[in-house]
Amino acid sequence: MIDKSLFTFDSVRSRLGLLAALAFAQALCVVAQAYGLTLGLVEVWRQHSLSAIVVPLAIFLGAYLVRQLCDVGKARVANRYGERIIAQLRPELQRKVFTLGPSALADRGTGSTVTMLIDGLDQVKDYIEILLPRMMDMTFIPLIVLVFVWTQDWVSGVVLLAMFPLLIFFMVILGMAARDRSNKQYAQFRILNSKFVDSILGLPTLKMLGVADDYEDEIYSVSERFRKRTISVITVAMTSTFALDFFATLGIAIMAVFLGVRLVDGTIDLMPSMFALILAPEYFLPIRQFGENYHATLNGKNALHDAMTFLDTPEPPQDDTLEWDGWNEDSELTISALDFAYPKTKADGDTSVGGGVAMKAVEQQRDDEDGAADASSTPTTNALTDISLRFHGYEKVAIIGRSGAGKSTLANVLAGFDIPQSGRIELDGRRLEHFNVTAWQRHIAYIPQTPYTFSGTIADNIRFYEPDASREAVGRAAHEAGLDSWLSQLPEGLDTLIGEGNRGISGGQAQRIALARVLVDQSREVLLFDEPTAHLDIETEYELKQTLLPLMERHLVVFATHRLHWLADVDQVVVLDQGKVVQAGRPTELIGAGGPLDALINQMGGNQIDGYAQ
Ligand SMILES: Nc1ncnc2c1ncn2[C@@H]1O[C@H](COP(=O)(O)OP(=O)(O)OP(=O)(O)O)[C@@H](O)[C@H]1O
Repeated sequence: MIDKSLFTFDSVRSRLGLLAALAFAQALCVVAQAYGLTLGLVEVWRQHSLSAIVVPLAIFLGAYLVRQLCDVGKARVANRYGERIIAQLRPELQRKVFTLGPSALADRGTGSTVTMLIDGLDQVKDYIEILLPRMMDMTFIPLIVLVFVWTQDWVSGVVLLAMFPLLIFFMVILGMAARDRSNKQYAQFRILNSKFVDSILGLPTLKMLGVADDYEDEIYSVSERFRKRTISVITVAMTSTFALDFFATLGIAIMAVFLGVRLVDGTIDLMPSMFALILAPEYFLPIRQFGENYHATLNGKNALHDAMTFLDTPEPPQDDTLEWDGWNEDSELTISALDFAYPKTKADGDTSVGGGVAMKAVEQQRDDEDGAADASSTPTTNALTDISLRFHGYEKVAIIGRSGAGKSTLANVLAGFDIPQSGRIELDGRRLEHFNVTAWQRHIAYIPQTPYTFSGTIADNIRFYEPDASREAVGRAAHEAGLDSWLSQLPEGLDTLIGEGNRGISGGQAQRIALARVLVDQSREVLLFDEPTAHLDIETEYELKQTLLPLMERHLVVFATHRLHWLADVDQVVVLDQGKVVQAGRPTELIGAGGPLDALINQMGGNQIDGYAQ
């Protein structure tokens, strides 16, 4: 019922100890309160003077007050502990997000990650805040109440004791049903979030294709499924509440009948029978409250499991030990027999947006619970096979190939986002296992296919990776990236606010900002471009090319592209096909040699390399 991972957090035992002490004190107050009330009622029943109920009333009120204080104390302890765990969990999850990098997160989905980091953590806090005190109440209060009832009347004690397993049985049965439904509800919640966030991110495309309404309908149907799953959880929760209330009431009624009959027979006094009867509901109360709150906090339990599973995701190896001064004109990088395969996921084949990820989380949870083997990290078919390349000095290398040939994958491997399964890498005579090497990454500048701008000023966007960059450095980078003429039209220049996700700016301006971002740090001599002009019209691409060409001097440039006109400007071309290098060499030697490059040029119409001078 309680997620075991809760016990891995700092000082959980001391907090549970404190809650246990408060629950114990509260149990004594419950007994004292019932005693005061019973004593007062018996005095009134016996028509004693009003002064006779002063002491019972004082006991009742004192016990009631301390009981409430215990409640407040437990709520504060649990609340602070919940906040402390979230304060510990949030940075760990954020660090994990950044350590895992874009490839791992693409598999999980943006919406799902956002759900985990925001709503999920709030639900975890509710779970901790509510469930821990309830758990302690259930452990101590019924036990102490039972001891006192037993001392007054053992028959009532037996009735209460006999009802306990019945209540627990129903609580467990219905709890398990609720857990299964809640797992499905949580998976649906993540699907809904993924779908919603992905649709908002892709809204321009959806509008352009005229399918925004269809997506709206789809989101509606996903949210309907979520609503139905929520109703199904609530149904079980209400059934559970009904069952627990029913058996608790039945237990009290049976006890009352036994007490009443013996009271009439005169075999029991008023004081012990009334004391036992007043205590009876207190015996059942913590179990009923636990049952009710358990359903309300199941989402928090799922969210905690999700967060802990995410934290357990194996991190890519990182090498911080390499000492390397950077790339120069004599530097050399050789790669031999490198293989890379994307991990196979169980959700392969599930085409729903975010659905794969969400269902994977639930399947993973089921596997964990069943103890089944996890096959989620089994490598699948190679995206790169037997790649051997050599880069030397300030040469410019174009990686070309048809869509799906493996260009982006190779760029990601070179950037260190993806770790190859095998291969030999040598950088200036030093052996590397992969490219997730701090010294290498400090010297590379990477521009992806679709650079992202964040909400803020243009200057802030440029200094995003170098927050301490001076105003001069930002201005110089903007100038080198060709932003001058655009900035001069803006009244606030570099201080102009732009929206996130390239809102309010053109594709070419976004690319130039991305370029300026990497130019702020002049120590990066390796430029890694993954089709930076892929989404630009030909005029904008031409303009950007004029900016890029001078910048490419005195750098090693690895340029993944399917725009063949770049062949006129590079020293080496690597042709990829289905993840394999099918041709590599100087463009002047390969064009016209009748090999794969010529086949590619013919397929693409040949006219893309008008600028190429043989
Ligand atoms: N995250 C991923 N998980 C699984 N397979 C992937 C993933 N990303 C790419 N692939 C697969 O790896 C192969 C190479 O893809 P890649 O994106 O590297 O090709 P590309 O040459 O860059 O294509 P494009 O020109 O369309 O960008 C393709 O078969 C693709 O389906």
